[in-house]
Amino acid sequence: GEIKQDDLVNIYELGQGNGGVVYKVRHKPTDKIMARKIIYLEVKPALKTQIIRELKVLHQCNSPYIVGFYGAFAVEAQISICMEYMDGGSLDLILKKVMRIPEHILGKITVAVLRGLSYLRERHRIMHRDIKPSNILVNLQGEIKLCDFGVSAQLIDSTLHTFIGTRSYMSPERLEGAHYGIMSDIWSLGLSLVEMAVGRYPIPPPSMHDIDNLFKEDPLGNRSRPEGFGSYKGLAIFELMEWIVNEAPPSLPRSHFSSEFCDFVDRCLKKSTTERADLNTLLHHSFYKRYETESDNQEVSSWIRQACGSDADTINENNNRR
Ligand SMILES: Nc1ncnc2c1ncn2[C@@H]1O[C@H](COP(=O)(O)OP(=O)(O)OP(=O)(O)O)[C@@H](O)[C@H]1O
Ligand SMILES: NCCNc1nnc(-c2ccc(F)c(F)c2Nc2ccc(I)cc2F)o1
Ligand SMILES: [Mg+2]
Repeated sequence: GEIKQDDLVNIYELGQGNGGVVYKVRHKPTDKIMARKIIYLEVKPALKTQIIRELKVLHQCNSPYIVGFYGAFAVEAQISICMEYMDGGSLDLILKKVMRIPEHILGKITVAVLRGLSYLRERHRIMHRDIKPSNILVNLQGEIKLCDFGVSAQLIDSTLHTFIGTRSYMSPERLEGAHYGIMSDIWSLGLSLVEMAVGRYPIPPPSMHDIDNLFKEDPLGNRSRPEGFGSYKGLAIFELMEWIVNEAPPSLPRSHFSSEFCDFVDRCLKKSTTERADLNTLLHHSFYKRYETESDNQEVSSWIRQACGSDADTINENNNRR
């Protein structure tokens, strides 16, 4: 049945984005744990009804690579989207904890994102529009799923002016205001992979010196951050957009990554959409092929658990104990 606000009990806040906040909640009638995203929206009632109707399409979005959907409702100026709770969190949070994500895990992430994008395009004729580490979620079973994709045209339209949107994952053509489509998601995937591989937002591209610093394990082998890591002064958002449009795209250093991985991100980060690889080309790329065979999630599961630290085990024990 429909999810109603009064049936939800807040457990704690999972995080804030721009324009939204997400809570871990319990749905009393079913005792199910869910993630509840609240988006604040001052729109006419007719538009709210349209948004809720369009969000119901999420009931048909069923794929191992797409976060599950339980229901959506509107109360006053809030749109609530109740979805599957992913107990490993999003990749931006994981990245903060582990500094860098190893290539073999990024291979599994690539398989999941490409399969999720293919599913959305083949079965629902939509692109994602907001591929970035915070919209790729994982759980302790080792599953990797996409969320926050533009399933409702009216919700996209109603939030265009409010959500500044993290324009920093947007493709050059989208930043220039040109027409854009699935190829823009491919750029965002490429940029996200470089960020997760190197351990920092890759524009302006890290120099070889920066790379050596980022990869220098200190003699004790513990993962303390190199000096100056946290204090990296990013460019202002406009300078960033200018850089993306005018300068050469970032790439991976061949000194630390396989040639297949380097080539894969180079094909995603072509500034011209005619040169950029499309979804089908990437589904035949050797980097994707290397990881698409492994079916079990065990490798990712154990990596996520160690990344979340021992608390992951306690989380799971607690869940099992409940
Ligand atoms: N289904 C979910 N399960 C677990 N955690 C989630 C879920 N959805 C979102 N989160 C967490 O909530 C945080 C906030 O999500 P939200 O989508 O509002 O912002 P964002 O993606 O980080 O940034 P932006 O608002 O710019 O898109 C995310 O960083 C993520 O860690
Ligand atoms: N801090 C908020 C910033 N960004 C954002 N978060 N969710 C969306 C979103 C946009 C359009 C749309 F149609 C959705 F269904 C959206 N949400 C959505 C889509 C699929 C699932 I599964 C879950 C969702 F919340 O935009
Ligand atoms: Mg998000």
